[in-house]
Amino acid sequence: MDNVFDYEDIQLIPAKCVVNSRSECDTSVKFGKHTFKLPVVPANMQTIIDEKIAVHLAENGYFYIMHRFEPEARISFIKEMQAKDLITSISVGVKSEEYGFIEELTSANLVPDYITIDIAHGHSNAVIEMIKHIKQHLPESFVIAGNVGTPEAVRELENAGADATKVGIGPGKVCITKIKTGFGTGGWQLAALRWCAKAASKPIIADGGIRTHGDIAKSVRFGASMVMIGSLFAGHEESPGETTEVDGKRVKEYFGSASEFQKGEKKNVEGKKMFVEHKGSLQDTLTEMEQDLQSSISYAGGKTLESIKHVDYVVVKNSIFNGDKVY
Ligand SMILES: NC(=O)C1=CN([C@@H]2O[C@H](COP(=O)(O)OP(=O)(O)OC[C@H]3O[C@@H](n4cnc5c(N)ncnc54)[C@H](OP(=O)(O)O)[C@@H]3O)[C@@H](O)[C@H]2O)C=CC1
Ligand SMILES: Nc1nc2c(ncn2[C@@H]2O[C@H](COP(=O)(O)O)[C@@H](O)[C@H]2O)c(=O)[nH]1
Repeated sequence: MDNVFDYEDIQLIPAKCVVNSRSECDTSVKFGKHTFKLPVVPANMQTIIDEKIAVHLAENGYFYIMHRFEPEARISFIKEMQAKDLITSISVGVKSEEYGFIEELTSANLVPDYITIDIAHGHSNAVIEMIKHIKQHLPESFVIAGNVGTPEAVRELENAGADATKVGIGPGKVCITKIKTGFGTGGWQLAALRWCAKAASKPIIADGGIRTHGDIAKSVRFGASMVMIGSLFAGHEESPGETTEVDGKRVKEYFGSASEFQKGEKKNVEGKKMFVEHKGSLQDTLTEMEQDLQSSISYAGGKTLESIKHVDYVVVKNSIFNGDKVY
């Protein structure tokens, strides 16, 4: 694999504008049986999403994936979402009790619309067996499997029955996999996405490493149907997690799903905890993301997300930001 690059190394090249206002640009995406307002999903992490946020997202036309770190709450969560006629989207692991959980859902006739298999190293027999188990017991559920970082992995999980695969091992803001193990797509996540997308015959979710709203357009350009984001969604008024003050500034915690804080023990730790600046309302960020993506579509010379997929780009190695920040 040569010619590697990451988000900050790429600039997309503008094409002639065909709209009179950015409001004419449509950021919606069909993913599975449903259409969502944005090709963006907040990470299925405990400091990013909870039941209240899931309801807000689902009620307002955004995709969501509930985390799996309160396993006993999942059945009541599905029932509550179904009672409100909202999309149901949960996560599972691969340990033996998760097999029983899937069978329990079948017996109770609770069929989630989306099930995400959320594992660090998704290119494994454990994930392949779980995909098959879900497809056998809940064939109507749309299965997202991950995480992976190679075309071989994408193909194997698709062949096992996955409806979408999630790409990204180690690019996350609170990830220490790359440091602790020496492996992953950290530092070349965008090139890994392109590599995987070329092999994929089903949708891909780009997961981790998004640092600016422009990175969403870049992900779409390089093959993502959906983009999973943690750190940019951390620290909002509604975000789960502790709020404290550091040097007179309000900050909120954001920790990795494989951190000691999540696991409650210091075993196979591959994540850390950090504090992010308090950001205000989650809906304001979603609205800003939509406006920025509408603008991206206009620069791509189109009216829909599809136009971004075909724009030219240049590789400007590590130089485009020159230390610039939005704020
Ligand atoms: N996207 C990313 O880069 C990463 C994400 N994470 C997140 O952290 C959370 C915990 O992940 P994970 O540890 O997989 O989940 P679990 O702790 O639920 O582990 C799942 C199972 O897979 C086994 N396992 C975990 N890692 C490996 C490995 N490298 N090789 C072989 N077997 C393995 C575990 O056994 P045992 O523990 O005994 O090995 C366990 O049986 C998830 O939410 C995941 O998304 C974690 C790291 C990287
Ligand atoms: N290596 C680890 N990766 C983790 C951990 N917890 C979550 N994640 C991954 O990060 C992304 C979010 O990335 P961000 O750059 O947007 O903040 C998330 O979706 C997971 O795939 C972890 O403990 N270790």
